[in-house]
Amino acid sequence: MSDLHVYDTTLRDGAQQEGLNLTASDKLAIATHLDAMGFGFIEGGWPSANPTDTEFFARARAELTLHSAVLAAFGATRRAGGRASEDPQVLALLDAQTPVITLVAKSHVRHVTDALRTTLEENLAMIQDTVSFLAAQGRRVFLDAEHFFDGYYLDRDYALSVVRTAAQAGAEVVALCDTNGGMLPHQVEAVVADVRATTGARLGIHAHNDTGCAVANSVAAVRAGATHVQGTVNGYGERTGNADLVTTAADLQLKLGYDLIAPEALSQALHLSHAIAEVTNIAPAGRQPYVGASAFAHKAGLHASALKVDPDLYQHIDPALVGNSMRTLVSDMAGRASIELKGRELGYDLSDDPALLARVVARVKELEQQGWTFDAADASFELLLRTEASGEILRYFEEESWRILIDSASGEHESLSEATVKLHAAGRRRVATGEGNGPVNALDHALREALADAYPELAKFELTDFRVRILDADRGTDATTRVLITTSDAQNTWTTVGVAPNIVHASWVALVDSFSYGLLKAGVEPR
Ligand SMILES: CC(=O)SCCNC(=O)CCNC(=O)[C@H](O)C(C)(C)COP(=O)(O)OP(=O)(O)OC[C@H]1O[C@@H](n2cnc3c(N)ncnc32)[C@H](O)[C@@H]1OP(=O)(O)O
Ligand SMILES: CC(=O)C(=O)O
Repeated sequence: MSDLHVYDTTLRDGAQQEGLNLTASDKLAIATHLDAMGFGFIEGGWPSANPTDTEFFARARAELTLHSAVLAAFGATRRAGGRASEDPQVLALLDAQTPVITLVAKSHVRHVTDALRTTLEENLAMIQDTVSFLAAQGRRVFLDAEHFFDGYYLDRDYALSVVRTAAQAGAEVVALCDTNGGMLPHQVEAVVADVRATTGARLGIHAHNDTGCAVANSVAAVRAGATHVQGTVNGYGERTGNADLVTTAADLQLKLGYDLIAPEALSQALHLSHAIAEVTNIAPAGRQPYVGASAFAHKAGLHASALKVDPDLYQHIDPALVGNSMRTLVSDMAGRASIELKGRELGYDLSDDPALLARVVARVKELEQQGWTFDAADASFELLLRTEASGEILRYFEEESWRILIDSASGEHESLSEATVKLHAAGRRRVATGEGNGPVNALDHALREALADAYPELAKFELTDFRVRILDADRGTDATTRVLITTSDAQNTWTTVGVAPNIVHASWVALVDSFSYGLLKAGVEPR
């Protein structure tokens, strides 16, 4: 393993993200995931700043077993004019009983004089006193030099004196912080190289993403000699976030050859990102580098035709290295190769049927022109593929008719709907009604009721998402509507699409596809 530190601050700076709130139990769960990933340091929070963080450190001592990571407590240097040994906030850092304490300190002259309202000398004394006091208590001390880059450009000598003071007082690492996130990679690289050459201190980087360069700035700092990289999983953090540590670590390991994380752990990167997103309750970003659902999804036909020969031709790495996988998207940009690859993904070998491939391409393009979208609805695509391959539509029932009644007397907030469906299945005609808090809900209930004894498997299906898009909105009430329905059973989730001028009709089409696909995958034959 390399001596480059990977320092995670998801639980501290990540938690500074708008809308992200973690309980102490959430923090313990996230810490366990971070440890499994093999990150070297986990910053748990600021003891004494709030009851949750105080509870986290108390419970971490009793409940958290870390296998490779070291826990860090975060806090500030002592207050101006006092003594570190008597400062309650500094003493609370000791009480957290972590092997590492990371102190934030001012390194920008205006922050010292205007925000802290003290002298430049006293700020250095606060750093010297706090670092040496904590080091003397046997703690490893890291120092986050806040606003370092802006401070360096305003007054280089003072910024450097902060680094020297901290290092001489016993700070093992001085992390240079781009607190306002305004730097670009060439600036970070130049400043880190200068500070490294001038002070000889062990340097770290803490980058925010306000210029969209947090990861690039972190990589630039490492190239210039920083040996400690801070960040957060999924780039959570104040304003536009911090450097995404999953991306940063993957870049450093897979592109620059640092031996940071065991390959087996790196191959769990997608799992880590999603497991933590589950705890934070923030939907994973589909276009996140390396681990996003779209990171290795290919839409263009020409890409697919090359990928069919060799995936390396359109992918920067093997997705398996980070636990991701290649996907082919079917749309009006697909060609025969896209359909062949998608077929392979779905378990169909279409390689020896060029006529079928051409037919499916033509059908997809025709339907997409009418408003269908298959890249978001794999299940409907698979049904289409089967229809084109067999020449027969898979039907679990014969539709006779359906109709909807909306009860206008049911009040403003509960538009109760009633649906009646008439169909033939398992050898007999069925008529069923269902009620729901909207027409689609009512149709869903009526269809299930009509098919309940013919297909008891339907009881396991649950509609989990319903999305509507008006496609040519400029046509007003005459517009075409597209509906996407996502359905789950205990094992799988699938999405189907329906398009029609009428939202209820579009929903019916997507609903019927959803039931057909689910039954097909459950191995049920039409009855
Ligand atoms: C760049 C970063 O993101 S660093 C991390 C920042 N994180 C947080 O602020 C989250 C946790 N913070 C908190 O819960 C609270 O702000 C606390 C508990 C730390 C302090 O709360 P309060 O005592 O009510 O003070 P408040 O938040 O208004 O101001 C912070 C005080 O710390 C002082 N301070 C700021 N930076 C430092 C520093 N590096 N060293 C010493 N004191 C500092 C400020 O000057 C201010 O002092 P004042 O009360 O004399 O004006
Ligand atoms: C320390 C920190 O979080 C920052 O400077 O952004």
